[in-house]
Amino acid sequence: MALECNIQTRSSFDRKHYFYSDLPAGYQITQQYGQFVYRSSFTHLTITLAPIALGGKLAITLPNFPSLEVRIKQIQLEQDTAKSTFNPRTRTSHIDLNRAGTGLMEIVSEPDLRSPEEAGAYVRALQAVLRAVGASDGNMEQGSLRCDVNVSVNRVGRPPGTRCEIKNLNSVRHMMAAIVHEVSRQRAILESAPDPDTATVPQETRGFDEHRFETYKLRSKEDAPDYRYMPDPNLGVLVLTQARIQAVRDALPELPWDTRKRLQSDYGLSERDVEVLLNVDSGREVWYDGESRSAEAGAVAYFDRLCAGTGSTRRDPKVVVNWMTHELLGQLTARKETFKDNHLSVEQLGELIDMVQDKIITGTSGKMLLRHMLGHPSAKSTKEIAAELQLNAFASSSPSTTSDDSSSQSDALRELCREATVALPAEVEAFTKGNKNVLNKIVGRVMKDSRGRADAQAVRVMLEELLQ
Ligand SMILES: Nc1ncnc2c1ncn2[C@@H]1O[C@H](COP(=O)(O)OP(=O)(O)OP(=O)(O)O)[C@@H](O)[C@H]1O
Repeated sequence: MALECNIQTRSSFDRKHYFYSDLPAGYQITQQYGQFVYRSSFTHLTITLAPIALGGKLAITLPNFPSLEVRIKQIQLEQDTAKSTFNPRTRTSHIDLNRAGTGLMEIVSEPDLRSPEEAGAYVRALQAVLRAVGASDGNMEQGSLRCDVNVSVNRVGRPPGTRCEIKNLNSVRHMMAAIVHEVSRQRAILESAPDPDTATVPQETRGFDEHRFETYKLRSKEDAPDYRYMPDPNLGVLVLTQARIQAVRDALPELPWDTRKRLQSDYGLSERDVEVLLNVDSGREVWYDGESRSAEAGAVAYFDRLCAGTGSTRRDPKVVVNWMTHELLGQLTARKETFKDNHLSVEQLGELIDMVQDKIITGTSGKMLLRHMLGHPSAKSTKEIAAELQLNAFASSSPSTTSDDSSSQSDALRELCREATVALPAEVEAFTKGNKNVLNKIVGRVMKDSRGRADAQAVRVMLEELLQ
């Protein structure tokens, strides 16, 4: 539905046979053949059944190019195969059967893509849609999203050439590299032929060597197995009622192109920040249960709630996006985690942002606090945790105008400044002789001693006062 396909109310399953170590049953259940033949002594009935969805489209955008619409030919349900990895050193294959037999959705596009860049943009756009609807976490490294790419070359104005299919690409980067290599390989074949005008590229299925960044032949068309398709005798026709289809349609979440527009117009975010937010793998799972849908919050919803703030005070979207993309995502990546692993509630991160904005803690302390909170999950409020860690910033205002608490903090900061001047006599002397740059070193010392709790500007002013 998100790809605007025609959902088929009746679809059926076939068996595709081949013998290979990644397929323990010797056949794969798929939806390609699409024909159901019923024979009895009285009837010979052939019903043509389709895969679960036919004909759709997905718009993609590339910087400085008009948007391009890629047609979707069909979407079929099938069984996944095992994962095989070849170790060239020991010349052995390892077969991981864990995913063999689990459900897989294959999305087949029409040949509408003209460059590696367009193919990359298409996969990224598809990934965003799949994540938005909760169909997949879209993680290519872990294999939850993989692609096969068909490449052909032709002379300008001539029909498309013979295609070669490159199987099982597990990153956008590898897919783009595979296309680049394949185009030059096919061009070389055509250009070196005695009669380039009539020459053709042999149709092949190829693999991609991740170390050499080259494609290699797996099999030619002649070696293509005879799949001996037959309707799966154990599985009936998959019937979807109009009511069910409508219920799912009504429950469709906001789709990436709408989210993109909303984030830009409502919050004024830059294109880059929008892309980062949209591409966060939030591991959201959506379950369609009759007519109701429950979804765990994704990164965009988390951002929306952070911006909404508490009560009537909204938070500045630019400040929020900075904390989310640079600090939160950055620190999660440093911990080798993703947004899925984030256990900080919107309230906790929101409070942290507010504390930094209100200068209750310094930015440096805020980052430290975030790191601590990610490493020590707790249901406590951020204020409580900051107090436990004694992270509250030293107040820097003059004692006469502030409360007792902040005046004692201000005294503590003054004390730290005094200690630094005692510890760095040479620098103090240089400063009094007119070397103003040396003040940075004394400020640095105070910042270090305060464990990031002091505001650098306030320290500078206080030191200047002290040294005059
Ligand atoms: N001349 C061409 N050049 C490049 N791509 C093409 C060309 N003709 C068809 N394609 C693309 O090739 C793909 C064929 O996919 P399809 O799954 O139907 O074939 P298949 O070889 O049976 O695949 P599989 O073995 O993975 O099931 C489609 O995505 C289609 O757009």
